[in-house]
Amino acid sequence: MALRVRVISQQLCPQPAASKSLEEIVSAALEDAGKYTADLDELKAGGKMPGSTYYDFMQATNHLLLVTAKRDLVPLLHASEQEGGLALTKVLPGPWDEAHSISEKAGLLQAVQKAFAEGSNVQQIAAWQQKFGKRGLSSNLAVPQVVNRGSGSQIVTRVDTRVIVADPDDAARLSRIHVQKDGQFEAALMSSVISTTDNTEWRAQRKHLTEAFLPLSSLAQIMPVSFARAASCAERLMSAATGGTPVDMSDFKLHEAQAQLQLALLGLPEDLMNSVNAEMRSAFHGNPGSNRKNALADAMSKIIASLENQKQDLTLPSSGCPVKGPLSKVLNTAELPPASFYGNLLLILFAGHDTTGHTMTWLLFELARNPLIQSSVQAEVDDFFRGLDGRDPNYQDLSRLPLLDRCITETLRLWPAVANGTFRRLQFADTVKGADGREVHLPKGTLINIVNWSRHRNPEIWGQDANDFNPYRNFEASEVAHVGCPMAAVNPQSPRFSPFAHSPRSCLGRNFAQMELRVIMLNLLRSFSFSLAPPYDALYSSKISTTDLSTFHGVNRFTMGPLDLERQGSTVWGKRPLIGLKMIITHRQNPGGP
Ligand code: HEM
Repeated sequence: MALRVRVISQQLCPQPAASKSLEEIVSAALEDAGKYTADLDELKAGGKMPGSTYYDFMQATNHLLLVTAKRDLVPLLHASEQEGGLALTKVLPGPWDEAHSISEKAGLLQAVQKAFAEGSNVQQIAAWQQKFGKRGLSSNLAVPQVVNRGSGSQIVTRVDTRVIVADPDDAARLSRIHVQKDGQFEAALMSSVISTTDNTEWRAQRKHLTEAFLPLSSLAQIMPVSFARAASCAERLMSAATGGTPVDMSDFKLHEAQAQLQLALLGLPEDLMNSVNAEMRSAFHGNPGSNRKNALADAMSKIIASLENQKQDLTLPSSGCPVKGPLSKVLNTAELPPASFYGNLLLILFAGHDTTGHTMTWLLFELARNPLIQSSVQAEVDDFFRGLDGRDPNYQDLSRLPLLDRCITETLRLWPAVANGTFRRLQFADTVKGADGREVHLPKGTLINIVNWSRHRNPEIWGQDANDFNPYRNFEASEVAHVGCPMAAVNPQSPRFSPFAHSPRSCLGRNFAQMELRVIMLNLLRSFSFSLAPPYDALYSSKISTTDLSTFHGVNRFTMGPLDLERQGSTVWGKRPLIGLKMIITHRQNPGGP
């Protein structure tokens, strides 16, 4: 680790940052790296909760470690060549076709790391599919990368080839059969349900956590908490938008998704949620200027203390009384090793809000760009509330929103919050389609990435309007969710569409996400109309590309949010885009009126 930090700094940052010398930056990063590694080792060995998280650590080191220096990559490349780690580049197309010298190969490894760090890896893949593949966005590619497995001092870093799977039939088949994860999330999330590479451990964790997310017996019971929060968030938006002030709806939606998670699903007190919400999200996103050291780890300790305090009050459907904080209850009773408990809590605090927050922001973005569709959804929302005759909706009522269902489905297609899809390791030898469509053999252990982005935007499978927001498109029945119905637990999916990944290792929180999305959107669309504020108003009629980063695009760092057109971060290896979306909010004076 020490060598890596030093060399990156020397090669990528010949000029030290203005306020600190290069040596100071490197020595601070080294100190943080050492502490973080020791913390994780202590967690695994003795159960002590760490003083920092992966996100705190990344922020403290200004994302320095995300791009490796060329001279450190060369020995990794040689080792990989000897072990056969690059063999698949000979049988599948990809950028390696043009990399001949060792320096060009190391340059490509850096380009992949930089795209991950900037949040543009899925656009990079789509551009490479079009350049090197013969089957457009259906092309499967071979892309060598620097990969990690393990956590703390056990972390192993090597160069290996990841097969990018974009052919719809290959994607569905491989993700359904090969449920084993590839290990790259372990560095941040330890042995949590999303990251564990041990399939038996995954099944046991998943089985235990599932009860919290059962639609009719758990979620329907916490919907009143969810609805009350959504109703109060409309008031919060009203005051933020007073006098026509533009509101950053990305920040607003992320805040509300975090509030829903903490209040409804975790059953935490509102004052705790209010005190940690903004700072936690800032650490997750690595926003500059808000870097109180280890802010996220501090918030986690407060949350853990609160879970401990209210242990007796938390309930599940199987408790036989009204459900309260079901996700906290399953976390508390899972009897997980401390590293899995910590990993799951961190995972839930991140994935449990960021995904849903971004999905709502993208939906508002598209409704603003398509005012006729916005009016039609508002009409449906007005009818919905009229039908309730003054009472609050219950979970089953959510089944009566067919256009909102389609708008959410279309948003999950066009702007998949988890644009990366899923990263797996083949449990036995299998095949994918090669450049000419014929099957190519992949050995056991091959790393695969089943990407959502290019499959969801592939014109050959969605039609020529694949890049447009069209909720009226011809979805297959299996692609639209059945929220509020007995079929609510079924994962919306098809070979061409997998916003929550394909079953069985699909999103555990999707039913909660689907409920809160509707509950929040109902309250906001009932009271307000949304349009784009400057400078986003330039995007009203612009086409949005799947590959071109010179125009407005999504920023994908585990989850994909909208590019902030006004702010960006700066790091040792270059500019680091941030997330944001300003909108003008207009109060609807007479919703549903004549
Ligand atoms: C629109 C919102 C959401 C989307 C699009 C989404 C998408 C996904 C995707 C694609 C995966 C698979 C990732 C991978 O294999 O690496 C996943 C896994 C997961 N998600 Fe979500 N998610 C959403 C909301 C949520 C929420 C609200 C929660 C929790 C409250 C949650 C918890 C999880 C968990 C625990 C897993 C791991 C499941 C496993 O490996 O068995 N997600 N999600």
